[in-house]
Amino acid sequence: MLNFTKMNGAGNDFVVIDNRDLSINLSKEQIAQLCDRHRGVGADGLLAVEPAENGADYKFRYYNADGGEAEMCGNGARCFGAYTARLSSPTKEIVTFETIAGTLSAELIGDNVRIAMSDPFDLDMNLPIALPDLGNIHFVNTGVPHAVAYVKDLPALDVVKNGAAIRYHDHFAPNGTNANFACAIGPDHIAIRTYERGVEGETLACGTGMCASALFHHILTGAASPIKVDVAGGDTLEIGFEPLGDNKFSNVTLTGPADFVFTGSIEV
Ligand SMILES: N[C@H](CCC[C@H](N)C(=O)O)C(=O)O
Repeated sequence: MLNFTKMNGAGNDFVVIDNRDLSINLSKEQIAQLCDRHRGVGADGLLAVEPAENGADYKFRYYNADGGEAEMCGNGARCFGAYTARLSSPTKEIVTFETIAGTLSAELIGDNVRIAMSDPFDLDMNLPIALPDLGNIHFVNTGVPHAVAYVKDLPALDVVKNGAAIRYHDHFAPNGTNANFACAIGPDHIAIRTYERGVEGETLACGTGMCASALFHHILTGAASPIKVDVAGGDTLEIGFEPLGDNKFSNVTLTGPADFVFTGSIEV
């Protein structure tokens, strides 16, 4: 039997397992089964707590719903932070964890968790990609790869069709990318919808996608930090950043909810 905790960060949901003793060894197929919304627990991804190797409090491994490992996950990082903070007694206010994208920290702030993200890189604007219905497409890696396109009518957009067209476009081969669609709500406020690589569909929120979209909103409009981001699941989260000039940024932060839903055990 596998014991797990079900959590979500603004509707982006996860199966969380404590594998600090490294006794759990799930195959790609088993992770996909756990994330299956009809035959398993159902989730956008799986978060595994493992022992740190380089001095942080923990190691955070992230797996998409298709069972493939990804570099990290922003909403997942908030849930990971809230989950691991409870492993200490008394509950820690700040935890650090190693990911493929670098060592991150999570700070518990009331009902929210703030993630200090790794520095974005490979930022590239106005890509040589022309897709019907979409204007300019931009790219940045905010821990995982993200394409961002601004659209006029976000609610009416076919996110799956347009998202898959970007996610599988040759320009992003061989690893592909996540695809975000954004529109401005106000000077420091945007709304986004996200098609996620490895989920192969729209998720209710995507933390690293929010970071990517907020950075381009700053570049395109001069909006100051922090930028509010409305996501498909109905939450509004906050992205902080420090512009360094030349489209480079540091001190990117992602602040939002991390909710415990239930614990359970399942045959694997
Ligand atoms: N939902 C995540 C992103 C997961 C990224 C994953 N879909 C990939 O890059 O393969 C977030 O909140 O940042």
